[in-house]
Amino acid sequence: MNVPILSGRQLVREFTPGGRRGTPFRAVDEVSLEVGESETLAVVGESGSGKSTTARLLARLDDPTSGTIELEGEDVTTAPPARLRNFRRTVQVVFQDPFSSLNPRHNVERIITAPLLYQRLGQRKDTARICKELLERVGLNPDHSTRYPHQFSGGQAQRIGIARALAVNPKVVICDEAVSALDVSVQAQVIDLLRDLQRDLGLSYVFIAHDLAVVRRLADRVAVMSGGRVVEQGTRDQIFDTPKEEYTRALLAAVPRINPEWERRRREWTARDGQD
Ligand SMILES: Nc1ncnc2c1ncn2[C@@H]1O[C@H](COP(=O)(O)OP(=O)(O)OP(=O)(O)O)[C@@H](O)[C@H]1O
Repeated sequence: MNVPILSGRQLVREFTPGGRRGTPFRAVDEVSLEVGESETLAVVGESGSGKSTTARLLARLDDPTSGTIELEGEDVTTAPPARLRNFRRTVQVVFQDPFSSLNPRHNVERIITAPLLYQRLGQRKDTARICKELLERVGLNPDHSTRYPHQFSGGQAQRIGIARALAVNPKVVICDEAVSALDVSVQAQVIDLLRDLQRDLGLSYVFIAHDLAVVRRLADRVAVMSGGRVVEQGTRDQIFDTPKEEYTRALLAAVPRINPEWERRRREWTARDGQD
């Protein structure tokens, strides 16, 4: 792998059910991961294996119990707010449910350009132009910048989430099940978009997913998680063609389990797709 941009070393995240007197439980247990320039690291595993918690740690949305996070070689685990601002510019997140991560009362222009203004990377007088450019970049109609989230389909809303992530010119985008709740054909289009953006902008992705078919299309390297640990890590071909661990083989052989909540969203959003 080329030089890591973002890495987590020996990350541990404990939760203590029932307050401080309970027995701590390790959702993430000594996880070490890194992603290089223009590379896609996929993190796969069953529900509850610790993928999302790991993503939140890498995104600095949650603090590890122990371990370190480095951005371009600099330890940012306990970074003061000024350095986190730089971190937020470099590392962006796209979440699973675009509708809950887009403020329903704000129009698209305000949603997409808020991080840019917060980071002081652009001025208010330029936001209309920048928004149109970003909408075009993610394959949406640039004239829709005054629309509100509910006027878009699931796939379109996820493109808005991607445009917002791109607004600050990040180097790393952490996609936490970003295409999981989309209808299969829409999912394929968003995956193509992510690949095009990586090619054009040199982005690095940490791609959290339970769907191995999606991972196969996107990943350069794959980390397999189980019970909070990385049980196997390798290139995509190593993991898919010559998995070493029994757990990985079982995961590859398993029919993906249907998550009822995602199915509900998928049905709801599919009904919206096709609307313009
Ligand atoms: N804030 C929290 N408090 C207590 N336990 C938590 C918290 N967040 C996560 N957990 C637990 O940590 C474990 C790992 O959860 P996590 O969401 O990281 O797994 P996951 O692999 O992303 O699963 P899924 O695909 O279902 O989201 C689970 O047992 C979960 O219940």
